Amino acid sequence: MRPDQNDTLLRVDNLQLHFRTSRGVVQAVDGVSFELRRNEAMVILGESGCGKTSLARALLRLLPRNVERFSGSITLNGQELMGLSDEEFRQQVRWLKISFVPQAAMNALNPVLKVGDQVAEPLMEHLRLGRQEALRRAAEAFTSVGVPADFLHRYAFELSGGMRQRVAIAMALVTNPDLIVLDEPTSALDVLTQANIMNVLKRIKQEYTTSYILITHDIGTSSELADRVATMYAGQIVELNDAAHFFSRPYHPYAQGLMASVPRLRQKQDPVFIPGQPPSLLQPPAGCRFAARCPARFEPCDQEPPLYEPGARQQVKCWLYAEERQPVPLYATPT
Ligand SMILES: Nc1ncnc2c1ncn2[C@@H]1O[C@H](COP(=O)(O)OP(=O)(O)OP(=O)(O)O)[C@@H](O)[C@H]1O
Repeated sequence: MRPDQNDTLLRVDNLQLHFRTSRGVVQAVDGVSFELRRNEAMVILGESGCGKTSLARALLRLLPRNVERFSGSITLNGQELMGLSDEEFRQQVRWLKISFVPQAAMNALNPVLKVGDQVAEPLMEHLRLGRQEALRRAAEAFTSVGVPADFLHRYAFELSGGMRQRVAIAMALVTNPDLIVLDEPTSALDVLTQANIMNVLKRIKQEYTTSYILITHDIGTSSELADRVATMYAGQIVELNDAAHFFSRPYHPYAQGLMASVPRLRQKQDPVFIPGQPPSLLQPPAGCRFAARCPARFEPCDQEPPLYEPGARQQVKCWLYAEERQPVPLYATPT
């Protein structure tokens, strides 16, 4: 039976992840809140360095040693995860309930272990399955991501990049987790293989009740999978929207700039590029963090904007929407 679509799986509230460095504290994730329903795919978009990977690592609690602050609330199926000790989190949550396909996962496979054994490992370690049963389940996971089952007995170097990436996805899928977080799953692959991997993810989404968080720079490919889109800028989510609205008429000036920067086949005008750079996360500006680059900047932007809710399940962190309920178009619509 398909799950209730209104069923909230994950709720993140005021999540902060700050790092200590010799130059000061980097506020990589700074007050992020969102909800994800069961079987929903949320894409996280944003420029390099805006905190996407740090957000993923915070959800998986894969934290470096130089954490200055890790706070807020993360509930999964109603259970507060922040209250768990690291050991409890490792035993009860990571891989079993939330699994991860890290950046360049295909290069992270162990070169001296057969890929089948690597995919079977989380089952033996976390579910205490015997090797034969774990390998049987690994073979099933291989089939669902389009890797022939006899590849179980191969080593990573014997597989193409696309096949290795599928193996990394099989590893995340094999424990049948509630949520899979994928960080740039197609970034190092050629376009055809990228499309194949996206098709695998779409098919898995139809067949399983898994939810996804997909981190990407690739707006085009992500549009095929996304139900929701979160746009991150300088450590914060500046827009949360459902995919259909986001890809046709985004709200936030930064989100509009990102969309206008995507080259289109029959577009007459040049794609837009957003001048300037994101601010340093060592001392982000006090007001709107996008203000210095924003074509719609006006007086209130010196103050931090609140999150406005122009529609159901829509949030935008921009003063333009203090009264406005419709997206205020700032760039020419591509024709
Ligand atoms: N362990 C760390 N110590 C100090 N600073 C860090 C650490 N990890 C990340 N950062 C900093 O945190 C900020 C956010 O980085 P993050 O990798 O999360 O961004 P991103 O949006 O995922 O970028 P990309 O798309 O390039 O992967 C950056 O300024 C980065 O330099």
